[in-house]
Amino acid sequence: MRIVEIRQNVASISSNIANAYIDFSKMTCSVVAVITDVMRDGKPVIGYGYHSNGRYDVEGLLTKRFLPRLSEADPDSLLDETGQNLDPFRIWDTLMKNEKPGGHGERSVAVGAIDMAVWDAVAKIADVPLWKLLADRYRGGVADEKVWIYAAGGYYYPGKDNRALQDEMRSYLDRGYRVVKMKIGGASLDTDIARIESVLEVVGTGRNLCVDANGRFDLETAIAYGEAFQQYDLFWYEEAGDPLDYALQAEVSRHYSNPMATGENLFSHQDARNLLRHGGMNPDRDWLQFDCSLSYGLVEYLRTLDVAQSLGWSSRRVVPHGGHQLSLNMAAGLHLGGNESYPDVFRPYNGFADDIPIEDGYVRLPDTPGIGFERRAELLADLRRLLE
Ligand SMILES: O=C([O-])CC(=O)C(=O)O
Ligand SMILES: [Mg+2]
Repeated sequence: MRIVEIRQNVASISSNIANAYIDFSKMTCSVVAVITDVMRDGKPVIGYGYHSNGRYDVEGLLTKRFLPRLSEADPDSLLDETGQNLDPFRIWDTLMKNEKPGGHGERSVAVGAIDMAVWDAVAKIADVPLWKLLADRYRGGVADEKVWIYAAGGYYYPGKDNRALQDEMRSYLDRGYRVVKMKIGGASLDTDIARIESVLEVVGTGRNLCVDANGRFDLETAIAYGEAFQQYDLFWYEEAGDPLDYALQAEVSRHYSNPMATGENLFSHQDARNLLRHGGMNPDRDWLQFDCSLSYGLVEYLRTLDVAQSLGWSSRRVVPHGGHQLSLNMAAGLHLGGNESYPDVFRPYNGFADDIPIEDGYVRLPDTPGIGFERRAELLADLRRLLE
C-alpha cells in the first residue's frame, strides 16, 4: 500500500467567546487528509486529522517542513512489518528527523494533526474502530464500554449575564451531562464568585463543577481564588497559573486542598514529566489534561502515559483537553479517566457520534472503523469541503 497524497487546509473555529487569556475571534485549526491507495467500497481510504483549539493553524509548518518529509521518504519505510498498513511510529520518526530536542513550540501541533489522520487511516485499513485497535494493542483487548465526559463551556462573551450562564449549564444537564466546566479569571474575584454561585444553583453541588483560569493568575491571585471557593468542594480547579510555572502549581496545591487539573499547554512527554516531578501534583487527587492533538499526537501520548505511570500516576487520572474523538477513542481503548466535551463551542470541530446519546455523564463509542468522523456529519462535511 501507499500514501497517495496528503492534503492540508485551514479551518475556522472563530467565535465571540473569551477565556481569561484569549478571545477566539480569529481562532483557526489545521486539517489534514492522508489519502491512501487502499480501497473500501470502491473508494480510497482517507484518514482525517486536525488539532484542537488554543493554537492557531500550522499551515507553514505543515507545508514547508513536515509534509515534505513524508513525501520525500521511501514509501515502504512508512509501513508496518506486514506492508499492508501504515506504521504511526515509523511515520513519527520520519516527521521528527532532524528536529532537535526541547523547545517544543508549535511543531508539536503540526505533528499532532498529521498523527491523528494517520491513526484514522490505520484503523480504517484494519477495519476496526480505533478504540478497539488501541485496546487490542495496548490493553489486552479490553476497552471501556463508555467514557465519562464533562461539558466544557461557561465562557465570557459580550452581554452574557449570570442568567444566560445558568441557562447554558442547564442545557448541558438536559443533554445528559452531570459535570460542567466554566471559565474564571476573566473578571474580578467577586464577579467570578457570583458566577460560580449562580452555576452551583443549577448543578446542585460543587462536585458537578470545574473552573478553568486558563493560566491567568499570579501566585497571590491563584491562592486567593482557591481560598474563596475551597468551601464549594469543586470537581477541579484548572490551570490556575502559567502552565510552565511548576513551582506556582506546587505552591497553590499547598494552599488549596481540593482537586486541581492542568497540562493542556504542555506539549511533550518531557514537559509532562517536569510537571509531575516538580508541580507538587497529587496522583490520588489531581487530574492531567495533556491533549495529543497539540502535543505530537498519540505516538507521543503513549510515552507520556508511560512517564506518568512511572511517576505513580494511573491513566485514570488523565482526562484530555480538546473535546475531540481521537481522545475519546484513547479514553476507551487506553483506560483514561474520561474526556472533555464541547457541546456548543468550536463547532463543527467538537462533539462525538451524532446518534449516540450522553447518558448520566457517559457516552459510548461508535463501532465505525477509524476515529469515527463518519458518524459526525457536520464535522465530516467540513473536512470534505476543505480537503477533497
Ligand atoms: O478556553 C480554552 O482555551 C480551552 C480550554 O482551556 C479548555 O477546554 O480547557
Ligand atoms: Mg482549560
